Amino acid sequence: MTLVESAPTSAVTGGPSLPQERRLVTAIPGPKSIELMSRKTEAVAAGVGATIPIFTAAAGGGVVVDVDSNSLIDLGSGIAVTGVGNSNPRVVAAVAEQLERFTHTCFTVAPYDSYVEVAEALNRLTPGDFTKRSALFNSGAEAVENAVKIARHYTRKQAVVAFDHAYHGRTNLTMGLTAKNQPYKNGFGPFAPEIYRAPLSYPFRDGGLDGVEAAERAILQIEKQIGVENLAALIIEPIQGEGGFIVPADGFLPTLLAWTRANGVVFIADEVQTGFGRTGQWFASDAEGIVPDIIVTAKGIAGGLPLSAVTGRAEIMDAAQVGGLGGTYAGSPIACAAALATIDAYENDGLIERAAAIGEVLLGRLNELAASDPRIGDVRGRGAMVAIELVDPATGAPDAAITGRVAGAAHKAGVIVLTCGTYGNVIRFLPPLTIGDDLLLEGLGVIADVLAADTGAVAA
Ligand SMILES: Cc1ncc(COP(=O)(O)O)c(CNCCCC(=O)O)c1O
Repeated sequence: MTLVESAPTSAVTGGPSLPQERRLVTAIPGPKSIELMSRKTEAVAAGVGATIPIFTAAAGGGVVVDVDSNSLIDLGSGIAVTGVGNSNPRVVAAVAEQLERFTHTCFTVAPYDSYVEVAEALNRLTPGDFTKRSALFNSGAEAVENAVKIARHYTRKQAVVAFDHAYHGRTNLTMGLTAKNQPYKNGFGPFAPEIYRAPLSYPFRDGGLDGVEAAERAILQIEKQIGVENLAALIIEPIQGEGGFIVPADGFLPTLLAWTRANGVVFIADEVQTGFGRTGQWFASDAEGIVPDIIVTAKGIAGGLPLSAVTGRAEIMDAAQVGGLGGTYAGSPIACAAALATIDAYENDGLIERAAAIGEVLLGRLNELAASDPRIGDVRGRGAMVAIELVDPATGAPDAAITGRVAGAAHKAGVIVLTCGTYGNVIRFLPPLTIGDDLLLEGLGVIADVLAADTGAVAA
């Protein structure tokens, strides 16, 4: 792509008013990003990485503008967070108003209505027509930790089973629940006890098992290696995120759920990445026809502000003693204001329907590519959560090398795209639900061009 004349020099503000274009004024990264990156190296712990070496000046709609005035197509949404768009006007207005009133009291010290309103909304919107309760936290991992605390307290049992390829966070317990060693777990042990792993339904790689067969395989292993009498909870992502956007075969989740119901095991759906419209429904559980006992949400919940939630059956959620749940910033008033505005946007701006429409565009275009490129072994996902798994055409083996090259070349061409997968060979597409079709298709066109240009030779 040729460089264009520099962008407007006025202060760049975010939101949908940003020019919705891919615009390269400098190479990626530009000089200001390079300078900031050297400062980052000197000031920030090395373990805090950066997928794309640019520094952000503004974002909105379907673009991120960097400090060198490059405008990049955003197919990452800050890892499935800014579904309603960066600096969504509803969110900006609600947060500004809250900031003027008060910034923090600690809900477990001096409560405030917005926390209750968020809980009421979550209880209404999540699957299940039974009485529910919610508790709010800051991060997805913190919510997962508390979902497990609650399930253990309710069942008086300790064991928890997670699945192959799972990702649940970076805290000690959630690292234990997470499957992939590098970069998430290596060197950070020992991990919490009483965490076990079961095989997942991975249709592209598990040899044609249908959903029921895959579930029965997992259940047998759980019964023989853990024992139902010890098992407090089963936690699973309805569509795995960091593990590679793995959509289980039909029947897998309902079979697991039925088994948990019959055996006094709490079924926890981790919808941190799949929740809040991302898959074209409010929650991925909806499409799977399952009603979890507990659902964990975060990411898309508050338009980019840090908020997470545990929502579940009242009898389970109320099991913990008073004072057993909380945290200084848990359900902060700023994040709750953002969440109420975000939920308003989902409900009134057609964004969930938009996610489903984006899914049609993504699946259509990526399946077109796959039809003529055997390096694309699988195209999968739902709504604005779709991925391609890249393989060696001769053997079907995961190909992490081409995955890295394609993502890197896309970044340099002005498209923010993320990879994932246990084998590092999945390119995922997580656009903001506010992206236009033209920009989305332009971003996919860049991926197509980069794939076509990749001859396997590693650039010198
Ligand atoms: C299903 C699922 N559960 C839990 C989490 C954890 O959510 P936190 O808000 O990052 O703690 C995630 C976060 N996924 C992206 C993390 C990326 C990174 O840390 O580099 C998730 O996807």
